[in-house]
Amino acid sequence: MMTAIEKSKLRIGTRGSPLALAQTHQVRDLLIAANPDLGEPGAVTIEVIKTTGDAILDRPLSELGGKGLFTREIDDAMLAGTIDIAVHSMKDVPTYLPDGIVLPCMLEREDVRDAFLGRDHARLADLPEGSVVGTASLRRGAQILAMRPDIKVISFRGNVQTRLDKLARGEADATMLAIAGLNRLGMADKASSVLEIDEMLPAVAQGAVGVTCRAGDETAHRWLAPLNHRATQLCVEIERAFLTRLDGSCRTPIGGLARLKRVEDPSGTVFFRGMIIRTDGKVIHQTTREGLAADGIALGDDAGAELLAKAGPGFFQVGAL
Ligand SMILES: NCc1[nH]cc(CCC(=O)O)c1CC(=O)O
Repeated sequence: MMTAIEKSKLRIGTRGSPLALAQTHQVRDLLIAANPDLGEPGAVTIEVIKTTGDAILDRPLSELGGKGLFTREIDDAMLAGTIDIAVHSMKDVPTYLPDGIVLPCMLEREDVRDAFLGRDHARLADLPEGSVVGTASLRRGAQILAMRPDIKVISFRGNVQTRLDKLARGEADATMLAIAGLNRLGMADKASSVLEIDEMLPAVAQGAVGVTCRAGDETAHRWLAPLNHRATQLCVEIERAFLTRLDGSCRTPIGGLARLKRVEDPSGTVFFRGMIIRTDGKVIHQTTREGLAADGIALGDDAGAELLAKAGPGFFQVGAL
C-alpha cells in the first residue's frame, strides 16, 4: 500500500518565469491525461527553483560565462531527489547533461521562428537609420547587424514581460523574441512581424520543450514515454550534435535548424541548415545538409565540423552584448 502511494507522486521542477510555468503546466496536464495513475488530486506537484540565470539580471548573458545557467540548480535538485522530472526550454539545456540525468522526452515543437516587436515600426526593414534594437541574444544581434549595419544593438535581459516593459518605456525602438514563447504565453499579438528562416536562422532547439529525469527512474520514464514527439526529438538531436561540435550554447552566435521533409515520417529525409556569425554581423559561414534521419546525428556533427574549419580559431570571441 505504502509503495503504491509513493509511486503515484511526481514532483516537477521548473524555473519560475511565466514562460517556464506555462510550459510546466502543459507538461503536467499532458502527463495526467496520458497516465491515469497520476489523476489523483495532488499526485503531481510543481517545485519552482531559482537558477543563476534568473538571479543575475544586471549583466549580459554572454558575460556570465559557463553553461547551464538556467539548468544547474534544477539538475542538483533532481540528483538530490527533491524533484523527479524537470521541464526546460531545450534552447537553454547544455549539450552535455550531468551524469545520472537523461532527457527522454520532448513535446511537439512550436513555431521555430523569431518575432520582431517594434514600438513604431512593424518590420526590421522599416526602422529608421540608427534605430536601437534590444536583445539578449548574440545570434539575433549579429543577424540584425548583417541586414542593417546602421542599427545599434543593445543588451536586453529579463523575461518576456520585462523586455516588453523596456520596449514600452522607450529603452529601445524594437526587440526580438522567439514566437514560441509568445505563443505559449498567449501573447502572440505582441509580435509586429515574423522573420522567416532565411532572414533569421533560429537558435538550436528554439521552440522545443524537453523533460529530464533521473537515468534510473523507470516510473518517470514510463510516465513520460507517451509524451515524446519523435520528430521533434530527432530534429533537436541533430541540431544539438551540430552545437556540440561547435562547442556552443544559447549564448553564442550560432543558428541551426533541422526539419523533416515530411513531419509524419521521422525515418525519412531530413534537411539541416547551420550558421555561425561574427557578433558584428560582418562574417557569416553557412552550410546545408540533406540526408536520412537515421544518419541525422552524424549529419549535424559533420555540418558543425565544416563550419568550425571554415571559421578557424578565435572566431567565437564574446562580443559587445
Ligand atoms: N534564452 C531564453 C529563452 N529560452 C527559450 C525562449 C523562448 C521559447 C523557445 O525558444 O522555446 C527564450 C526567450 C526567447 O528567446 O525569446
